[in-house]
Amino acid sequence: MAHQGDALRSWVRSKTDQATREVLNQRLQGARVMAVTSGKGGVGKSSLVLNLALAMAERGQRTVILDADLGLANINIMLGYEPIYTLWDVVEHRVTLKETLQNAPNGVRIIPGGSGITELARLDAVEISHIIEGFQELEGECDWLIIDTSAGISDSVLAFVLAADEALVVTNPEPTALADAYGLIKAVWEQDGRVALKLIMNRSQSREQGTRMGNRLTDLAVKALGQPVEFLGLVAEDPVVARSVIRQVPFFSAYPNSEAAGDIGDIADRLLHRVPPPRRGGWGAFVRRLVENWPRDINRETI
Ligand SMILES: Nc1ncnc2c1ncn2[C@@H]1O[C@H](COP(=O)(O)OP(=O)(O)OP(=O)(O)O)[C@@H](O)[C@H]1O
Repeated sequence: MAHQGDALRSWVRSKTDQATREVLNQRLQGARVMAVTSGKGGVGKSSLVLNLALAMAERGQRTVILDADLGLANINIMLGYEPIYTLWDVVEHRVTLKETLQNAPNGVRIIPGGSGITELARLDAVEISHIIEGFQELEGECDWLIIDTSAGISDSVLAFVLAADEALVVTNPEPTALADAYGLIKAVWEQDGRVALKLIMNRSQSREQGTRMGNRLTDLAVKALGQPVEFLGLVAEDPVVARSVIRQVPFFSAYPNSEAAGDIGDIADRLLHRVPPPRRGGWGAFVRRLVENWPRDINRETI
């Protein structure tokens, strides 16, 4: 019996050490910037961003979400709060970037983008460097910046994807969503074939269907474009997702044993175990690239 106890303790120790090692390894390489986007609206992108951030935080990753969905910023609604400040208040020197942060479960924090994003094209050099300084300051205490972008193939969506270190493309198995996801992958590839893209298949009816559809899309990207896109995993169609939206509590916290929460945990594990793409100069460089790529003539109709 004593023997069994010793074996268990050393097993737990080895697991803990491995987990700690992974956290430390990630941390040593600097904070990552990952855009999450979708060709079609309503496929579950915001829900994925929020719950994936919680899963990453549960794995020791200090995670910040930039809520940059310009059409309908939904993260705050999913959590049941009204943003007090947005990025625009930082531009206007009313608050610092850290003071805009809203708290979510597991220590995840959220930057409400608001009009601070839509007005990017109008900012002068002093305002831009002020934003850059805010992000650089925050970067030192974080491991991940996960960006919830708008859906579609607009120039503003592409600007986020092209500025980030890596991007997740979310789709569901419907033919229209698959076609739009492919269109987005193609549009990114046409601008910069080096962007590290990963695919998530949300709302799959069965694991077989989700895997088949995911593999088909990533195979097409390689065959037709020569663009490698990694199929990172699927999230099952699960009634707890809608239930948690109504309760305004993320399903990863409210229903930790659900199929969808398990799938999100698996995706977080895969993200952490893969060799990360090279960092591209940190969060300051990300903001600079975003501003450089940002469409000059943006208005609410072209978002
Ligand atoms: N895995 C899932 N199982 C069941 N329902 C889901 C799942 N994922 C998302 N949904 C439902 O789909 C709806 C849309 O989700 P969400 O708002 O996250 O989409 P979105 O892609 O961010 O939309 P948009 O980009 O248009 O803002 C929500 O009502 C949510 O309950």
